[in-house]
Amino acid sequence: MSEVLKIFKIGGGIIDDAAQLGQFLAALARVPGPKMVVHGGGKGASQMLQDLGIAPQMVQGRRITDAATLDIVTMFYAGKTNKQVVAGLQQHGVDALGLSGADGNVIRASKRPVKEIDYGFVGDLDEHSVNTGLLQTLLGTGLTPVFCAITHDGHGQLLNTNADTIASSLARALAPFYQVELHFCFEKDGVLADVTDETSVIPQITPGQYQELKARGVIAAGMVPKLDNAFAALEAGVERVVIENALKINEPVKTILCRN
Ligand SMILES: Nc1ncnc2c1ncn2[C@@H]1O[C@H](COP(=O)(O)OP(=O)(O)O)[C@@H](O)[C@H]1O
Ligand SMILES: CC(=O)N[C@@H](CCC(=O)OP(=O)(O)O)C(=O)O
Repeated sequence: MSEVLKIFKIGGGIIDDAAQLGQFLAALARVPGPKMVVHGGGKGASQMLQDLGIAPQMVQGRRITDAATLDIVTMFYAGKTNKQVVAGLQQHGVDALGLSGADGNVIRASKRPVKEIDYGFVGDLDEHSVNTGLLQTLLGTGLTPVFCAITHDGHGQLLNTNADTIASSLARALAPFYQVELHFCFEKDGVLADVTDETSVIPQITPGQYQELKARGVIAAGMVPKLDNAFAALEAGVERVVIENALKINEPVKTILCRN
């Protein structure tokens, strides 16, 4: 039986709040065994872009990333945010190692082709994107890799890549080597039947129920790409996929995805 590997993706709402981030990282430090962290930071990046006079542009949950936007999100995700998460884990005794996709060629992406929309410097991942050998070596030494949303194309170009997609791709790529648990952690208690009612957490969702809830508009906005990535991971052999509150990872309330 292969070892359990837990991958935690943490989103913008929590990352931008120092107290909440600290609480999440303290809880994460108590999770035993090999683990990895993927962080977003989209909300903070949009604020920083606005402060610098650049209007953020999102289409279907993805940021249109021109050259100026790429410079700023690289500084924000791969710099400030990544190092803050790493320092927070070190504070709690976790030997964390911050990585962009370019470091150790750990995640190689390709620039999204221009179709109806030109997303600019946005990276898409495929089944060959993840350097699984390097990750197994790092995990084997007891390090906890911490990924930001910046990848590269192997030709010197950095690319901005949705953090939920990175988490799902890492989980899928590592599924042949570990029993992978993928945790999408954010500010709600799970997938809600009514987004205005925190107590309406749906404990389990099948792909069929997801399609129905999406068609009724119950699941919308950033939750759609998150669940698309989550179900793709489950279908590709990831053992367990969970949507939960970043501040309640040790509590039973959460949404667990089911294969059928
Ligand atoms: N049914 C739902 N349950 C929970 N959240 C939902 C639902 N429908 C829409 N949302 C919205 O989706 C958001 C999560 O997506 P997003 O902001 O992209 O997350 P993250 O920053 O963690 O990647 C929630 O904060 C919520 O406002
Ligand atoms: C291409 C693209 O959309 N990249 C995302 C990367 C950050 C992210 O995914 O942040 P959250 O997880 O906090 O939403 C962006 O720049 O917003």
